[in-house]
Amino acid sequence: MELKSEKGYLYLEDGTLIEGYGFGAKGIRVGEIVFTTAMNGYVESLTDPSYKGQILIITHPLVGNYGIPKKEYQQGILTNFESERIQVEGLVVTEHTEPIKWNSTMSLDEWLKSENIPGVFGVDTRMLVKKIRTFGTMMGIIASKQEIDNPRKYLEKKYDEIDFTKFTSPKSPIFHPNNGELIVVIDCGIKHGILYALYQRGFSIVRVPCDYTADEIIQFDPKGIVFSNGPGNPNLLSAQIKTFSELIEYKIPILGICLGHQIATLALGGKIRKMKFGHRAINKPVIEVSSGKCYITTHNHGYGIIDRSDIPPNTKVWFYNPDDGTIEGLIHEKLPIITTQFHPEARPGPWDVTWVFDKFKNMVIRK
Ligand SMILES: NC(=O)CC[C@H](N)C(=O)O
Repeated sequence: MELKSEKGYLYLEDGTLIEGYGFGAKGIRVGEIVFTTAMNGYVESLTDPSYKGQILIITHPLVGNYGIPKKEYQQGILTNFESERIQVEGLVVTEHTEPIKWNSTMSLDEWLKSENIPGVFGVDTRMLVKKIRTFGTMMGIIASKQEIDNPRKYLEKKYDEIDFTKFTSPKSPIFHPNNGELIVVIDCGIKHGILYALYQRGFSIVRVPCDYTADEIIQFDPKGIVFSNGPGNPNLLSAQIKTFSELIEYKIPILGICLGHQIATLALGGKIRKMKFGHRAINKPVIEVSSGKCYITTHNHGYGIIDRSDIPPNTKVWFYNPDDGTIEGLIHEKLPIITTQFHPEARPGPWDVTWVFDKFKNMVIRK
């Protein structure tokens, strides 16, 4: 552990000020405070673009023990990170440590420093989680190695009002050629784990900026379309919702994952609401309605279909979460559309549900 010389602070919207120690970069950042209960996979979690705009608390008490590996790629797709950079605004842990692992290139502390992301450690993460679970997700400020002067001035803009896809979506199309059918990914901030799962199934992939219109997408003559995961409030994404509605007309198989599931839900006439504190974990159960089977899955979402009356017409529930009833996947009754609120690619997490990509591939090939 680092010498506890410099203080670090976490300030919550409800007025709570928590003092710990700073690590990573020195600085002040604002974000929605969320927690993950994943015990490993911090490299993947920190680089998941869906965390843009959020300060992440990792509840596992010791983080950093296997360090940070070198980035590895296949056909331009990262096989061991979820994007090129750390996406969280800040990191909160109980304790971080120096790594002991053969393929580590640097420590968590060094990585945060090199990417200019502040971290705070030495805080009671259990207390924080209890607070968030009781009062709901809230905004906060992280300040590493410095004090927060007049915190209120940082907290004017709420997470739910910002379209973060502007920061995570590519500016122009990106190609990942392969031997199989061509699919277009509407990239709101895709995890490379999803790209890799698609690539492994032979698909040639074109990632397009998430404000591409249906006409621009159809120009590629795709045999399948994927609406990706991504950060922020799906209710702000009227352009993407319109694009989804227009693409339906072409009857091309569509897979929506996480934010993509939410865009599909809204386009099909359902409702997406903010959850009290969301699901962020790698061991969340989901029940597949048709088989009654329970799968253990990876989640990172703060919005969802939380009421049965919000389910869009002409769709049936594919998966739901038995803990709180959240709808975790939909199948359209008439159109080739499937969606999951959870992450079938895992990364980090169990591979129980990677067959969702095989199902999508079968839909594309049969078409
Ligand atoms: N992982 C995601 O795609 C997250 C979707 C959305 N931003 C949410 O928090 O619910």
